[in-house]
Amino acid sequence: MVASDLEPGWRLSGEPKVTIAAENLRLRYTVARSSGSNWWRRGGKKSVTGPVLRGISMATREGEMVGLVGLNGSGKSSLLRVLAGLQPATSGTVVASAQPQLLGVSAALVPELSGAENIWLGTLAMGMTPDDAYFAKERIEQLAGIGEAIHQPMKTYSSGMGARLRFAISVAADPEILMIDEALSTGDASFAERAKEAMHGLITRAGTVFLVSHAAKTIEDMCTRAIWLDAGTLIADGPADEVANMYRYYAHSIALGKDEAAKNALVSATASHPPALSN
Ligand SMILES: Nc1ncnc2c1ncn2[C@@H]1O[C@H](COP(=O)(O)OP(=O)(O)OP(=O)(O)O)[C@@H](O)[C@H]1O
Repeated sequence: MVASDLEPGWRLSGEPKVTIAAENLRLRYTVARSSGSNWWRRGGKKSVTGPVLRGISMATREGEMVGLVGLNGSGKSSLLRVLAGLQPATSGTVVASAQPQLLGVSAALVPELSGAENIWLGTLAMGMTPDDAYFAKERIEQLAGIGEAIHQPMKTYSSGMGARLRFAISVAADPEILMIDEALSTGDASFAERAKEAMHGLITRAGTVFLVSHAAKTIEDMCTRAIWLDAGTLIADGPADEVANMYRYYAHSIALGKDEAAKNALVSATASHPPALSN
């Protein structure tokens, strides 16, 4: 199925092209009960956690840079994983115009190998031809900017260095839909600037980028649109600066224990920037 199949009910036709459409996504994780490691032998059952996504509907279009904000545990990473097809939703539908690339070719990277060797592995794992991978190598090394360390085993890297290399590899594949989960928070200022340029390059080549960040400022600086999740519910969807600003006030109120102000902030955010698609 492609996104255009949704047009009749969803009114998603028109330009720019829809890249991802999600309808009423719900997610519950199933986890093993913690009461003893041999629960299955005693006829025990798996336990199911509470709802993590509670009916998310949304659509993105080419050229959008979408920030996802929300408190810890609000469901941001889970939503990205479901949209990328890495985590099956409990119910609901996702259609995408291309396979989303969730930042983190980590599954394909090998800690014992050098950064340079991992670039080769990572680019091939993302489906680049050997020729394309060869020509992308220098660009990736420059964007990662970790100097001579590129020849050292990745297991010797700091978490920031590893994140930079993964980011550079992911961007090199020029995916139509790129999803980045907090990668920029680990970089220094000069890396953040180069990363920003790389992402704007993607956008001008008509991609869609998702960026998860706890920092409202990062969302304001980098994104055109922001989606705010709270306890698995889509609270607000609108221009990045406006939504990020409302989220900042909400998070600040929570931090100060001002529960009534936080509750009011949620209600007014939904009223002023309601989710574009309702279930
Ligand atoms: N693999 C898993 N198994 C069980 N529960 C999970 C799993 N992954 C996430 N959760 C739960 O789902 C909820 C949402 O988690 P998620 O990581 O999506 O939130 P988040 O908004 O990305 O959080 P953070 O900002 O802390 O990264 C949390 O309550 C978390 O404990």
